[in-house]
Amino acid sequence: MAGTVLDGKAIASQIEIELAEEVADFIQNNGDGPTLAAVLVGDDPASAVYVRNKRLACDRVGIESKMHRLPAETGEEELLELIAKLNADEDINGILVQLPLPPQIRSAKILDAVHPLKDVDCFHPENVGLLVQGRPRFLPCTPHGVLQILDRSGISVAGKQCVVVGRSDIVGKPVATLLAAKDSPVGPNCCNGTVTVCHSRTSDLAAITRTADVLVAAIGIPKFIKADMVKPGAVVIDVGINRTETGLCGDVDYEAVREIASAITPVPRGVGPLTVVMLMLNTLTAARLQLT
Ligand SMILES: Nc1nc2c(c(=O)[nH]1)N[C@@H](CN(C=O)c1ccc(C(=O)N[C@@H](CCC(=O)O)C(=O)O)cc1)CN2
Repeated sequence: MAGTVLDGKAIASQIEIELAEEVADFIQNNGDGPTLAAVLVGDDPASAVYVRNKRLACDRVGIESKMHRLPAETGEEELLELIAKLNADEDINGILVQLPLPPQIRSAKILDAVHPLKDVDCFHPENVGLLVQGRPRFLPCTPHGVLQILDRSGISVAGKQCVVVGRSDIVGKPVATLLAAKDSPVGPNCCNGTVTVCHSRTSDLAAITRTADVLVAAIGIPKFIKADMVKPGAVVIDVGINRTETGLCGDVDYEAVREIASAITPVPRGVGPLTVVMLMLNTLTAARLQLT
């Protein structure tokens, strides 16, 4: 029997409802609501869609958003000046710098310049350090989305073999950290996994992925995970978003893998929508942190 489809869109909508109530309470108690500054540099159409979706989500949960759109030829210094202005602006609680940035701009230089208390993507080294030490200030959006899907679907990773395919700073490394952690702000079922990280240089990768009770695919290669790389009954979380000639697909060969997995996230409507709602949660967290 084909595995259960884990509907990320429905889970994200539910979290949005919960969050809208929390934002309304925050506004009632503090007057001003949380505010997110969105910074988009260049003309990448996908990035423009993601930022638009984030601003629409802000509207739905009651967070104010302010847009800063800069041309593709923007230099590093100009962008750093904008970040400094947003850091100093008391009306801004969170700063989102949409990635990727144009090639003339070093992403690390920009992300390091965002004030750690306004770092709602959890990309700043201080926040990554806190996460690794098991005392997170923010949870990174996509990895947090993965945990929420597992938790709200009643899937436990505790004591299970978890394999993460991919070692990016945005997904692979932080999701592995969270799954292996001793405890989790999301819940006791989302931590204490036995985690293996695989990547493009891993030898006999399929032999390792076949050991996974929970397999997280985040390697950025369309349909990379085939059915013969998956243990029957495994839970498969697909974090890939790939635009191909035949349309949008994930890093998992969905139709074939669904036949042997016990549960699987689709693309679209899987992890992606959770990324957006977790950014909303981090913006509220940032506003709370800035009250003191
Ligand atoms: N500053 C950041 N930049 C980027 C991040 C990030 O978390 N912070 N992640 C990705 C892009 N991203 C959010 O920014 C993102 C990607 C996909 C989705 C999503 O909902 N996808 C839909 C499909 C929509 C489509 O592309 O047609 C889905 O999976 O259902 C949301 C956010 C890189 N940059």
